[in-house]
Amino acid sequence: MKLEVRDIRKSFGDTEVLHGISFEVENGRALGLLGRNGAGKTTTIRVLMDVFRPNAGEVLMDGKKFVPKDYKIGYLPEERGLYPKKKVLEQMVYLANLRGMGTREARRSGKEWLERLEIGEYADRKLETLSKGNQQKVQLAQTLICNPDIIILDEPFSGLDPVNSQILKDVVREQIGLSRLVIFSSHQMGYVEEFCEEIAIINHGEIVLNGNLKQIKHEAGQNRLTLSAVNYRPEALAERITEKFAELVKVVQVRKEYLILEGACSDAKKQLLAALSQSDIDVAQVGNYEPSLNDIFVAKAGDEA
Ligand SMILES: Nc1ncnc2c1ncn2[C@@H]1O[C@H](COP(=O)(O)OP(=O)(O)OP(=O)(O)O)[C@@H](O)[C@H]1O
Repeated sequence: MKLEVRDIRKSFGDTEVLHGISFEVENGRALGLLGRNGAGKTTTIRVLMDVFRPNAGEVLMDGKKFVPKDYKIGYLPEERGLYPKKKVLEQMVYLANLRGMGTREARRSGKEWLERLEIGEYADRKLETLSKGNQQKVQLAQTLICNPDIIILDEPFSGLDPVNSQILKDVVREQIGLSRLVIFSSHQMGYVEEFCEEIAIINHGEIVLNGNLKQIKHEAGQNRLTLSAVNYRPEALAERITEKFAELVKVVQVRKEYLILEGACSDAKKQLLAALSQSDIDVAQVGNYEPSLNDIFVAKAGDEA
């Protein structure tokens, strides 16, 4: 299965909020849709799910128009739509029935997911009596109850503590291993970094970066090094490096413990090491720089996530 989002544009009134969004994702992979608040993640997902009609562009599955109702989809919407006054398992079965699942199978699968998410004991409690995090887990169980081939999760980690986030991470990883097609939106880089092979960063309704995360990191880190010294704090080291080796490297960033440098040529690292050994700089650490997803996000979307 290959899902392609092609040049989607969406306006509300006179305001265009998506300005030509394109990306693709295949089964057995997870795509992390990243962006700051208001960037357009939820709107993109709603277009994908046919909740909103785009003003232009198309969504294709294996080259043909994607019709969500023709697939088994587990969709966790941003606005969580369960009934607070109804019992947990009862409403899960009811909602699964609406999606065409038989009662017996829905009860079995529902119970299994509640157990798996460690909330089996709440099956017969009214939803509103559960904590926010546990309600979120019920919603997740509901998303997965029909054994979906496509899983679309809008901010699935919101409201979950670290232990529950870990449970969700394990579940998502398992679903990727089962060859499901997974898309989820988030502004929490750590989660995305852990299990997404592909990312798409949306900023102000435009894709500013899309592709394989490993490759993106490799390219962003190319020709960059980290350097720290025993006898210079990073600020002083930055000055010294600029003073002595400006033709070889440029100081890109001064971090708390080290500098990030960019080489002027492909063997800058080698030349720098040789030059440093002849200088008064006592090197503590030198290495290849690999940016974190957060670094990449900040560089592309302009602010801390
Ligand atoms: N139904 C709507 N009517 C009018 N404007 C809307 C509607 N839905 C979204 N928008 C606008 O579209 C833009 C993108 O919103 P969207 O919810 O897609 O962002 P997001 O990336 O999901 O943000 P967040 O991380 O805060 O959920 C925002 O400027 C928002 O105000």
